[in-house]
Amino acid sequence: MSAKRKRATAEAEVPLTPTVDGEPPAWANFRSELGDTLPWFRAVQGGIYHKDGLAWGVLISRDSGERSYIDEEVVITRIGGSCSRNANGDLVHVKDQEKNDLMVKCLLNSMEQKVPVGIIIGEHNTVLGKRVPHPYNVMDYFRITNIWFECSGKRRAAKVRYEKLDLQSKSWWADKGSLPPPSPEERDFTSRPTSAECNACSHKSFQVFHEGWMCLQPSCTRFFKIEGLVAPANLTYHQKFLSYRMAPDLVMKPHHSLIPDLLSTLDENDASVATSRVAWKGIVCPQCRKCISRKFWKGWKCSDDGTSIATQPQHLCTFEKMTRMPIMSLRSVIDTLEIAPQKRAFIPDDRFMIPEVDDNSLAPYRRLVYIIPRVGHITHLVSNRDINDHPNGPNTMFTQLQLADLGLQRFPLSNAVVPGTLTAHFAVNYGNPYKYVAPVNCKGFDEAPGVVLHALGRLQWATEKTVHLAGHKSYPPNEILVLGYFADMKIGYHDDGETSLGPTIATLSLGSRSIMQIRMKSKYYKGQSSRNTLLENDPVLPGCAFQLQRQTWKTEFERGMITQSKYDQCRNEFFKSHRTQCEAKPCIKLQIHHGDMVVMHGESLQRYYEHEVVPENKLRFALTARHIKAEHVDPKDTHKGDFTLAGNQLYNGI
Ligand SMILES: O=C(O)CCC(=O)C(=O)O
Ligand SMILES: [Fe+2]
Repeated sequence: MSAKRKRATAEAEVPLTPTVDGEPPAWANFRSELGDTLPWFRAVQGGIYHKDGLAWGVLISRDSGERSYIDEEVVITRIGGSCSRNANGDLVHVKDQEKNDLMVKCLLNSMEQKVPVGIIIGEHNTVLGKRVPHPYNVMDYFRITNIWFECSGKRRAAKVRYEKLDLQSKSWWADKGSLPPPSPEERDFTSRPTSAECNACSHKSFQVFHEGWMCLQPSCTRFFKIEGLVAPANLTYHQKFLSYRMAPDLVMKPHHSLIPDLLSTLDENDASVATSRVAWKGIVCPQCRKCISRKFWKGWKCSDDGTSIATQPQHLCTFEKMTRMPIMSLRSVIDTLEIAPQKRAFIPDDRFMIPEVDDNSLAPYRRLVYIIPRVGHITHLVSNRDINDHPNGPNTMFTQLQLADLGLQRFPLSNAVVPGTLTAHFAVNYGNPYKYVAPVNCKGFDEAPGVVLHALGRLQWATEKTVHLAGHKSYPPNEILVLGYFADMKIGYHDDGETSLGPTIATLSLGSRSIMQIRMKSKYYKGQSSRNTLLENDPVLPGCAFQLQRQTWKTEFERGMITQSKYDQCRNEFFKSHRTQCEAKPCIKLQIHHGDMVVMHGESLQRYYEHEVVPENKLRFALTARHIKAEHVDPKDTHKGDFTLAGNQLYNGI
């Protein structure tokens, strides 16, 4: 342990000794990578990861609060929650923290139940006073030794003292070249901070600060006072409070591995794990200790061909682990294969729209049509065993897609709340480039394996037939997006409403069954955006909130009976007193089986509605074909959309 200890001081006074002694046992560039990899820190936001009423992991970042403290073995921070940002962007307490506040309770539970917590330190922390090597750095496991309340401004705020569990090895964040820690034999495990009983409330408190003893019972009149006087602003921790150590305790065992060695448990010949949930967790790079999310269909790559966010420094580690990916049988992803009825009955559910059922027009497909008046329609083409068994049909395609080297990857979400969050599905685009919920890598059709062109043939057929049956002109697809889903992956609510797209979107589903739900977008449902901005041109869709009232004003406005400002005033006043918190409930629900196709048609459908798809089992592919308008294709990419389907790639509906 270094002989020289720093007192906790105000942020500006912390001397910046530049280097730490070692390297963290794991690190990450993004929070999402920590959450993907470390079972004890799955929190995507906030400073504490809690689950089942216990705290498991803590992140020390920019906001660890006043009088935070770190030395080689002790960490003192505030407990997040009850805070909001002031004008300077600092987190300040806006209400008194209580013992019953969720975070405080979870930490108290972990302390009482002897659950150690893992601590991570971020590069923007203001307390260590040394540069840490990476944006996020795993420190070690710590036990919680004290939780108490202090005054923070005018508020009562909870603080926590953590003590490193392993007192035998030197901490990597110690000063470079500092002495190793004393051996257990050299340590005094009996010393404790001084404590005393309060004359006013009889509550016993330990002495935290050098400046004097205080009652730490928040309800007491002498709370946080030194000899009856308000405590000074520049408090420093008492040496005894910092230096005491708990004796090693055999019961105090971390519940998770600090750094799980997931790879050692994954047998790549085992088809039952190849696409299971655990297969798309992150791993810790055995070479450089970086937490690596699974971005690639076949495995993990430590530095990843520039698909990471551009602001990150280039990472040069060469480690990669690509797996064999055994071929999954349909049997293993469709529980009812062969034993399901040959022909699926349509089971109406009155919570959702009932479609028109047509067994003739596109036989042997059953055609279920959901019409949203003035908006568009969704056609569900229900496949059957004969169609699926057909040569080059869905059964064969399911295997071929697994054999083909498609180049499927997960990409960072464009509008992620937490930067670096990857999509919960793999994607690759063929043909004209298309950006959906994330920028994807776009390959030309000349690079597409045969199975992708077979799918394109089917989707071309489905697009043409369904759109013509509706009496509209169809635009042939010139792009196909392949999505691949492992167990528990999905695509959350989104629309396919890019201005560059034609009005029709057709998807072929292969493998696991999935549920597709369609709902009205929030702003059209509520009549205003999340920032309470009124819709300029409210379509007043059937089933929207306050439909009758909104329609009345809209009609009056359109007929010139009220002015624009009166129309806006009516709506503003009404929405202020009638807040709708919840989102629109899904109005259409489809059970999509292996071999089914779904065609969404209508530009307004994508403008006003959004869809999500949640597969139910451990492997599914969705191939979605769209028409990208020529004027939206960069001239250097036009060749990518060129294709000619071979005779056997054209589809005739059987
Ligand atoms: O997985 C699916 O069926 C839907 C895919 C989808 O919505 C899309 O590609 O935009
Ligand atoms: Fe979509």
